[in-house]
Amino acid sequence: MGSSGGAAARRHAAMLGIGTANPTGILGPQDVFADNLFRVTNSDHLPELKEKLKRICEKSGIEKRHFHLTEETLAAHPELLDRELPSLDTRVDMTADAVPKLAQCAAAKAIAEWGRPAADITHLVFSTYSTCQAPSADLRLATLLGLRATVSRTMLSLHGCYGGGRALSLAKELAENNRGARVLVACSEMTLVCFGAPDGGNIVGHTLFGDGAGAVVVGAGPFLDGERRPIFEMVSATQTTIPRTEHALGMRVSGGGIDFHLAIQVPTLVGQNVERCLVDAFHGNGNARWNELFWAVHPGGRPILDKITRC
Ligand SMILES: CC(C)(COP(=O)(O)OP(=O)(O)OC[C@H]1O[C@@H](n2cnc3c(N)ncnc32)[C@H](O)[C@@H]1OP(=O)(O)O)[C@@H](O)C(=O)NCCC(=O)NCCSC(=O)CC(=O)O
Repeated sequence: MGSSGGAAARRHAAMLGIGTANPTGILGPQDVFADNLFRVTNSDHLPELKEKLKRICEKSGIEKRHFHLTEETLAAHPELLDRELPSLDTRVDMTADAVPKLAQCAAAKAIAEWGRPAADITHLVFSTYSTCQAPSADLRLATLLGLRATVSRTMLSLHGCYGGGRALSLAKELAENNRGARVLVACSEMTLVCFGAPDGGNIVGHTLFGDGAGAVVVGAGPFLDGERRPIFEMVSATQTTIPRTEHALGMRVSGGGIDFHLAIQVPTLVGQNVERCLVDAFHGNGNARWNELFWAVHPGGRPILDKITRC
């Protein structure tokens, strides 16, 4: 990506409006998160695990996170805390409505910044791993926003943290190859789909993840009356997969929701490979001065950012 710029902005797709949204729920800020989590999940009989969570929270570098879940919801649904009880139905029912509604809040801001009516959106790309049913969250979002019946919808499911990047890349291709296209990208995630009482397996996820949505309107020139000046020009989009790393990150839908697996080696793997990925992204230009480019990193945790800073 690069900042907007005259004639070039008419060739490449550009971001024309950006919006974000977060719910306000229980458990933050991070310095009291462990106390709150153990209290609301009735887990205070596990003091060693609580101390470990406190240690990890301190090291996370995170100040606060937002959650859709409330203490009242947890009290009404004990199955969300007991892995022995099936809870997938509850989680699917709750997220079916909440995930597109959170996306709607972000999308409404993006569309307002863009400056045209929602009915002018021609394509919708929605990414989430927090819902799993059809009709899916993209159709619900289209209805909530009043998008036109002919809007071309694409749903990206279970892509994990790279869903946002892939959705933007797809939007760029759609905008540049369909004259006049205006693509709404929406990403919306809720930890409700994986939330549970703390145990040895989910403790890092409990430290890092929160709930939020982001939306962007993407289009290529010529620009329409009323459209704001492009915010970011999308010069290039590529994807590189590090070979033999399938074991490092994973999600699995189970009767108790989505189980996450985050290997302890993830920050090291990112640090060892980020330069190679950048060289691929910039088509072999290994002499690029990375700090002179504008690029964004998915903040998958402080040690990941530290490794990238040092590369
Ligand atoms: C957990 C951390 C905050 C800990 O910080 P440090 O690594 O600096 O500290 P540290 O080495 O002293 O580790 C503190 C304690 O955490 C434990 N620990 C560290 N990483 C762990 C992991 N992946 N799984 C289980 N335990 C882990 C250590 O064993 C140690 O336990 P003890 O104290 O008992 O010795 C950090 O490692 C981190 O952020 N890791 C997550 C990186 C990651 O996978 N990100 C991708 C997220 S996926 C994503 O981003 C998806 C999405 O967004 O949708």
